[in-house]
Amino acid sequence: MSPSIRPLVAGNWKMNGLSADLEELKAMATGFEEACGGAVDGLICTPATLIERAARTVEGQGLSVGGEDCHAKESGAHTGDVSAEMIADCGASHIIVGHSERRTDHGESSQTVAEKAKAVWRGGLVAIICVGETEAQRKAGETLEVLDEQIAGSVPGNATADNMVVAYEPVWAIGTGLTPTVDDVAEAHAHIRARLVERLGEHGEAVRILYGGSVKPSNAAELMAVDNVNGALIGGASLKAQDFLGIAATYRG
Ligand SMILES: O=C[C@H](O)COP(=O)(O)O
Repeated sequence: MSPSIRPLVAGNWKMNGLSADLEELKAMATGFEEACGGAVDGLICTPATLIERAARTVEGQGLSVGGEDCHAKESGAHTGDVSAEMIADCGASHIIVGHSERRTDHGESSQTVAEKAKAVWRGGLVAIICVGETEAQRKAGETLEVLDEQIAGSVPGNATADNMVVAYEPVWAIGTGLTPTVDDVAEAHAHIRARLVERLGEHGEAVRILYGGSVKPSNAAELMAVDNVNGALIGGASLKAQDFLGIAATYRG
């Protein structure tokens, strides 16, 4: 664990969640501080349809709310899209950009991701920029090269430790129950840290690097203890308060 960087435990609900699920969010918000002993920041990113109500649900509690994606433009003729400003207007603090599901489902390039990160900052929010290799790339021994390309292309040069979080999510570990070994996580996170320091100097040393991919209460302690792992980006296990709080509890002293 990196003692000088306050960890972030973040959930990504993806295309899940109706208003009834706000009860689950309420349980997460009321239980978060006690679960982690106040040791970490907590965030739940919801579909755009829920952000405003989610923000009201968690108000005054230990959790923040974020969006899962945004358009790069502030407004205009972009049917079906939402801007960072709109998400900020709903009460969000963060927006995920460059999730592998966006890169795959919507053909988003690293250049698009960088434009979206800048849009997040224009809206006054923190960008969570996702990177990670596919199974084929890992098998071909290309993981570190892929991370280099994605960081160079997706992380704008004016990123800081305050306006950006990086999430390392091996694509093959997302929603599969598979996770890399702790040595592989350590190697990837150390590599990302080195690239961020090269690119951003002291900000690179302080940027939070989250691990994402099949994190659950039973494996969180091991994964969160790896050097340069400054928290988690959690998909499936962020939908249930018991699981999400179980992961946050990893950080309880
Ligand atoms: O953004 C979250 C990740 O894609 C991880 O999803 P997962 O925890 O369901 O594997």
